[in-house]
Amino acid sequence: MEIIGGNRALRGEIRVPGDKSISHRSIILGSIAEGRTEIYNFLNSEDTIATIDCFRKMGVSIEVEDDKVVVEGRGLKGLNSPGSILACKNSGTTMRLMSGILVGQDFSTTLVGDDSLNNRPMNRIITPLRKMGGNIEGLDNEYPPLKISPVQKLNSIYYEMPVASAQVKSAILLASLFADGKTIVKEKALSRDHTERMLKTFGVDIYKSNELIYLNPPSELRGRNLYIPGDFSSASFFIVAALILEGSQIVIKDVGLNETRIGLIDILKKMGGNIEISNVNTLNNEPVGDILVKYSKLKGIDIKGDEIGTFIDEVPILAVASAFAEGITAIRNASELKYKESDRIKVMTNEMRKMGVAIEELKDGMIIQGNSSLKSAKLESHNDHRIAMALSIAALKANGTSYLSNHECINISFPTFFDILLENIV
Ligand SMILES: O=C(O)C1=C[C@@H](OP(=O)(O)O)[C@@H](O)[C@H](O)C1
Ligand SMILES: C=C(OP(=O)(O)O)C(=O)O
Repeated sequence: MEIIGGNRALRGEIRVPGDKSISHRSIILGSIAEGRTEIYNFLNSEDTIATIDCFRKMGVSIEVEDDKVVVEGRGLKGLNSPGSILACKNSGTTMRLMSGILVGQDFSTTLVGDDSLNNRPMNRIITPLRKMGGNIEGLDNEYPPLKISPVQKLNSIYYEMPVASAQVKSAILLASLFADGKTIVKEKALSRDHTERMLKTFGVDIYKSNELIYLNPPSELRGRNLYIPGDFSSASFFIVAALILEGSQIVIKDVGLNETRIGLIDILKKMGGNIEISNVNTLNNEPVGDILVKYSKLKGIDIKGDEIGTFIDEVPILAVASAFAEGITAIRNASELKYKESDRIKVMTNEMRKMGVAIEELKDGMIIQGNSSLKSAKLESHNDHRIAMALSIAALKANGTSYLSNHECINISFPTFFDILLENIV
């Protein structure tokens, strides 16, 4: 796809589709609840459809009409054997969270991914789920396919997480719904807490105290209606675009503002970004509000520490913002980026270099020299949706027309990305 650079600006009021993490969780919890769950502003994308297809294969009736989804829950133990493999496609969230549910079922399942997911680490969930008594095996104890077989019972655990990962935390919490007592999870660092919030919304006794998360297994979850906020990770591409494109001003309406997700706002504000939040409400236990962003002169920043978990998916677009900041930006403690849909450290380093950015790859991050003037280039998404979108925004600032191959992977999380961009770019 061609992307024309030059003197462009972003102006207008936009909405981004529903949050991907919350959309996955709404299908998972709706499927194991008693009764009907109606979901509004659902993200209809390849990743969330993978989750829907898996639960449909296990006998759950799920009707999708645009962004409204109706799930007829089958209860904690009411899923059927899928009969054949469950295809998680490109979605780590689908595979890791669903494993937590499947170790508690009375039938065997095999979970497979696409080429990217089949190379992502699974030992991080295999270890705690086995500690709970689950029967789960991976290739070399590490990679998909995952084979899960029924067990007599699951036991509760106290687990100190060795990695900061919401998917691992969620797999344990979901398995603990089927365990014989109170499970306690200690997080290594703060990670997104949508599972905890939604379990509470479905009536589960779950609470946090002094860095520990406690869950008492329920006898049932009750179906309910959910409204999904706009995806902050999708909004982040437009936030950065507005900051770096001179003359820009945009408002993004009804975006999820959960503090475990919006670390990028703090970072960009420290870099000098003009960002204002307003109209904050709480919907189904999740904060939602509007974000106003104006073009700003940014300055480089040194980023390290545990809070990286609150903007891990936004590092590719943060790297783009850094290329236009005055001075040097260093991003460290981000080694988790190597285990995403692509090695996002290596890929961003190589692709931004093609545009002339002075950028150095570190083992756990990157160092970016700012004030760059970008040249147009032949860019490659590596079939990673967040790389495709980050590079598209960077290409808008280049001195000519860039070419991005394999841009279709944006359908994984944000199928309307280019439509919204084209409607609001001047
Ligand atoms: O729980 C989730 O919905 C997610 C957790 C994060 O992954 P990790 O748990 O591997 O950090 C994030 O990168 C991913 O996009 C979605
Ligand atoms: C890492 C991501 O998702 P997942 O782990 O679900 O594939 C992402 O959306 O950036």
